[in-house]
Amino acid sequence: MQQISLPRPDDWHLHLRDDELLATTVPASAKVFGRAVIMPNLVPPVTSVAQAMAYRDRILAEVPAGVSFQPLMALYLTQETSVETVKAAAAESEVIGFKLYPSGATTNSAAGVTDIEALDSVFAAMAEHQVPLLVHGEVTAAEIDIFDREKVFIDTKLRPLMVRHPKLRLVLEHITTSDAVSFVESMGPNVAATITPQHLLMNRNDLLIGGIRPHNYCLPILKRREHQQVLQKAAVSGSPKFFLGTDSAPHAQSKKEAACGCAGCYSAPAALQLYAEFFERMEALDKLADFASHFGADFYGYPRSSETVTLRRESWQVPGTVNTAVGPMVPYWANEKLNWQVVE
Ligand SMILES: NC(=O)N[C@@H](CC(=O)O)C(=O)O
Ligand SMILES: [Zn+2]
Ligand SMILES: [Zn+2]
Repeated sequence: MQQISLPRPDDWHLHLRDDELLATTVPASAKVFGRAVIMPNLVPPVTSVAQAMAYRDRILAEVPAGVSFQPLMALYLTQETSVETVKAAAAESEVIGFKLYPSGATTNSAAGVTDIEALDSVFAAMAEHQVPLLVHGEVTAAEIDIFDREKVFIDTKLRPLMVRHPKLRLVLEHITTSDAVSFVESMGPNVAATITPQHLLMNRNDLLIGGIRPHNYCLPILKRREHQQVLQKAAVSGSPKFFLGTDSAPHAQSKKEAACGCAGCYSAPAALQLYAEFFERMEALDKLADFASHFGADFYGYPRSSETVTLRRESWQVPGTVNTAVGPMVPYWANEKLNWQVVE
């Protein structure tokens, strides 16, 4: 196969950041993706519909002329989020749902949730109004090993949450373990998951063997190969519960290559090409459109795109750095080759 066309894909988990960086991040994603769920972990976080709509305007101002790109805004769930805010979110079509960050779990999560059970009336309202809850699924207790944090969160927080609120529409974001795959498969059609390119293409050896590799460091952290293989099978399985969410998460080179480096892989400059690389390695290129263009839209209740994106077999090298207003950034897969390129 030399060329593949698919409906214009969507990115169901994306960090664009804010201000001057939008001039870099928005065109990079809008070039390929038609819609994207915009993560609200700014400082301060995007907690209200009004803040989300103002942020959306700043994003739209950077969409290149002639390109249609729909940012779907996620609101940051805090301990103070009210039922009223859930109703306001339900009434605003440009707001897609709420993002639950356990406080301290990841980048800019300090304002996140410290007591999930105390928000039960808010989750009940989400279930009632069918507003999706998007979850960073890791516990944060110091005594829990970083490689176990997703599994422990599923067992101690998510399963009980779904028992209390069985109608909740839930997306477990950037899954990394066989435990997450089993959890999602065990639930009804109201529960789904996104999978990043790095968790499909890499495991923890790629983080640590031959030297520490800060540009492969993200949260939840890459897991062992056995987990990677289960994610890989899920992504090509044809199950509509697993779909594309890059979790492209830009940080300046100086913040990644540091004694205490930030978590996040900036994959947007090569996102669709990375997924194509993975699907080709799995001999499953025929499943790419389902994963990238169909299943996410179906889950969230959006029409599948009528536009087309074409990939051509063509060896190219991901740039070593991308210059931005806040300094150089090293994209995920920097200086490495990919076999598929997007036809302009
Ligand atoms: N994935 C990451 O490692 N980082 C994300 C936050 C997140 O998605 O957890 C970021 O905002 O940098
Ligand atoms: Zn996260
Ligand atoms: Zn993320």
